[in-house]
Amino acid sequence: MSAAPPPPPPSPRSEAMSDSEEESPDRQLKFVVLGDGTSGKTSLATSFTQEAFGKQYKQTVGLDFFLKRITLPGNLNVTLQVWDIGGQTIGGKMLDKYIYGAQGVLLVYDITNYQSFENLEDWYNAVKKVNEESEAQPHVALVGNKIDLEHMRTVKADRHHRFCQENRFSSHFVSAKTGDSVFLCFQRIAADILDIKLNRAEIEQSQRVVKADIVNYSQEPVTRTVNSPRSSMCAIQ
Ligand SMILES: Nc1nc2c(ncn2[C@@H]2O[C@H](COP(=O)(O)OP(=O)(O)OP(=O)(O)O)[C@@H](O)[C@H]2O)c(=O)[nH]1
Repeated sequence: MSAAPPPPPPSPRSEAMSDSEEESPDRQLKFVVLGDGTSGKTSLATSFTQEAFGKQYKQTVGLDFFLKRITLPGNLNVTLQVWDIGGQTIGGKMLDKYIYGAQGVLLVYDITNYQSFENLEDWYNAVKKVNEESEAQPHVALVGNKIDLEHMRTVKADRHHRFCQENRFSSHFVSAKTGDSVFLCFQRIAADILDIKLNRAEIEQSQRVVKADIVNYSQEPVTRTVNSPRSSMCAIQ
């Protein structure tokens, strides 16, 4: 005679939460990342979604997609669809279609490349054109990237802030390379779209510790080369 089968284990879901606590379905938001080639759009998207950075430049042809689920205050799960648009698509036929329906627009420039900042006017015009007739306007964020290269900055912070004020953009400075303020940038935009206030503690928590490369300088003593005097007349006795 065979033994009675054991009762099935309780499902982890019913154990973890009661009916009243059931998670609501994720909110979905579409973000488009726009800006000149090499401003760091792909790096920003991968830094946010994969916490990775590649030094090697690989041009985005057309577009790339990334997904990341974040949790906002109040246990609100939000899936961000990040559309990384290639810098070469400006003026192309497909750009309008990529921008269409985005709730968040990141206008990205490289703080060491003034042209990439100036050209954002054209990118923003494309956004305005697509949304000309729609009632709901996207949240537009101005993102100065590569702040790890502060010493090479050519776009003054004043210019950045003025552009924000003139157009009611939110303002962000990030480094896709170190990860500095990257998560915070996406989190702030999502919270704003969903009308959620982030408090100071939540903002501080999102500011990731910046990773710096440790340079391993050679420990060998520096050997000084002393030039022999050209003329014995100049020799110090
Ligand atoms: N130092 C530094 N370099 C960065 C940063 N972000 C990106 N880069 C470098 O800048 C170059 C271009 O980065 P991408 O992310 O490919 O630029 P993109 O805007 O996606 O370029 P397109 O695909 O042509 O539109 C790469 O060599 C990156 O490693 C950053 O925050 N700091």
